[in-house]
Amino acid sequence: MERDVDDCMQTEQSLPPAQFDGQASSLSCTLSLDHVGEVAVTFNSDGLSWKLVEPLDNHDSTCLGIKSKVATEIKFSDVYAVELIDYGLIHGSNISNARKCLSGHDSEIYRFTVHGFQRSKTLPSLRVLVAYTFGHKDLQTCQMWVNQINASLALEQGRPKNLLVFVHPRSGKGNGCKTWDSVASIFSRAKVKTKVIVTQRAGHAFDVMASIGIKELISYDGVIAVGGDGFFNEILNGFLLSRHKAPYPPTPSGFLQSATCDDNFCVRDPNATDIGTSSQNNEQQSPLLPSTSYDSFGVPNINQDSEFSLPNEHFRFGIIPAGSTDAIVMCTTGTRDPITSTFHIVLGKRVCLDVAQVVRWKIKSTSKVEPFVRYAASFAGYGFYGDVITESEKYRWMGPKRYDYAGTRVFLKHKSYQAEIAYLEVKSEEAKSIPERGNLGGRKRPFWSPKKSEKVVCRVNCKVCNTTTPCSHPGETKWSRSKGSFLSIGAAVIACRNDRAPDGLVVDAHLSDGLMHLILIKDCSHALYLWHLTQLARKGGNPFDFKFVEHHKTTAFTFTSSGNESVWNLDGELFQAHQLSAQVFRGLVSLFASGPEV
Ligand SMILES: Nc1ncnc2c1ncn2[C@@H]1O[C@H](COP(=O)(O)OP(=O)(O)OP(=O)(O)O)[C@@H](O)[C@H]1O
Repeated sequence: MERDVDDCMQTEQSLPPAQFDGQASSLSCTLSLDHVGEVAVTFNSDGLSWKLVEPLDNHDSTCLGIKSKVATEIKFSDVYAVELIDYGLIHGSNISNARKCLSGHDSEIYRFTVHGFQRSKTLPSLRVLVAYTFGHKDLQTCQMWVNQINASLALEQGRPKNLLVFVHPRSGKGNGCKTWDSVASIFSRAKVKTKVIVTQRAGHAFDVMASIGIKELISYDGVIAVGGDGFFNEILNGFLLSRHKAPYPPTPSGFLQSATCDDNFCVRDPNATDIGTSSQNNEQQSPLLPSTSYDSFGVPNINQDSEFSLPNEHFRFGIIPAGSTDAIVMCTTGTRDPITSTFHIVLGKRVCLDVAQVVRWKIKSTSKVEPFVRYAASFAGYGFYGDVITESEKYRWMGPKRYDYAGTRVFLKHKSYQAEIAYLEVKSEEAKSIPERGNLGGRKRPFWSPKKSEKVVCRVNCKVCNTTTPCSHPGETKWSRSKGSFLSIGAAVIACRNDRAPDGLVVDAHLSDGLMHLILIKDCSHALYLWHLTQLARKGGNPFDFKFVEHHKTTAFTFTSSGNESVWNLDGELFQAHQLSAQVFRGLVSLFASGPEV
């Protein structure tokens, strides 16, 4: 076919199409846009824009009573692929006017499609797929546009090229594979290579991540979990346990009691003689460095990845939600939607995530101290939170509804647990000026007060997360304590938004401020506890304005219980501990996400 470039015009520089430099010049061309009509398209440095050759009033039109808005641009930062789709049909306008709407104006020409994402009109965080198919009678003209758009896409920073994808087939309602199938074509169209592993059992992804060699690991730009929070937690632990090197959490002097034993395991003070002691101010730092990690069955792994450093900005994790709760996805993308998560992944978004390290100290019968380490990216909870997960596992066949059922059963039992918590209190500027929920500086107040304090919610480009000011000041480390009978003890690393608590368990928790939020619920009546839970479930509720609720910002805490009645729930993983210490690592890992748009 003969080339016809009369209707294509290069401005600023008159370069032949093959040498066209999208950065230095702009290209205009009349193309047919599928279902729209003839448009004058301009290639700009940051994207494509177009306008109808026969303009309509405000680009709004009514077709058979349906009002539609014609898109007029797409930025390269929202484009994930462009494809030449060869000769075929371009549909005429169905919006320009009622006459064309009814008759159409179809033609067969060469075509190319620009694939991208656009913001949903209903929810700010949600992204939907868009595809614009342009046509021209000349194949070479179409090819030129494809080449130029591809050249611009190659300049976009941080987009992944090779990913390891774990799919949990039984996650949530058992839709893990279906969820992956619904987005896999976006990855292939975006030319992102994926190695997909569908897990066969619990612990499968952990074992792969723990044993993967450095050469293979660094060949990936990241790891994607198609599943829920528990599945992501398993992958994160497999990754971190053999690679993260840092001193274990600090503990207050004398807090951990000397050895206590039961038939299954014993725990004791890690600062006791055989492991050495170092003390600073009124805290003690365990001098142990993690040297041994364990696979899902407690078998030690040999660390082989000395070249992989953490935090590593290049290597990112991604989650495509298919679970029952998906709190991490809700907090990092603002919505629970596989397409939106795919948008964040293929377009190479990046956000840092705090991770809590939780250590249980146990002593084997050989008297050898064995720290049992786990990591949690969203939540560690004891008492009510541990019991609900334990109970819900019996009803996994129910799918996500199991949490409601188990939650009701555990609530009715109303069990409380004796424990003591010591925590490094962090007084942020905000905390100094605003009375915290649950802490009115000794003033008496009603058991519930509707007064709301100003809370800075974590969002895209969050100022709190982006500040370089350290959250904990070494000179100010002061251990505070709380002791008694608790219904639940929770440590939220992030807000933990979910369908049942739309604002999250902690409305002002941030993705990477280096803080954990301790939520201590002291024993209280059934009715008051129900009221607290109701406030959590209510958008704009005030769940911490109760006398029996303590809310503390902290960087580290230590827990000891007098019995072994409840379990810790670490993002869905159950963890039995009489004595446990935890600390948070600021921005330890990066995620393909950018925070919620709230
Ligand atoms: N193939 C598998 N069969 C059974 N269990 C698996 C398999 N793959 C992973 N698991 C385990 O299932 C657990 C729960 O997975 P996941 O978090 O995806 O689902 P969920 O509990 O329904 O969702 P959420 O954690 O968001 O509430 C994980 O901790 C993981 O260890």
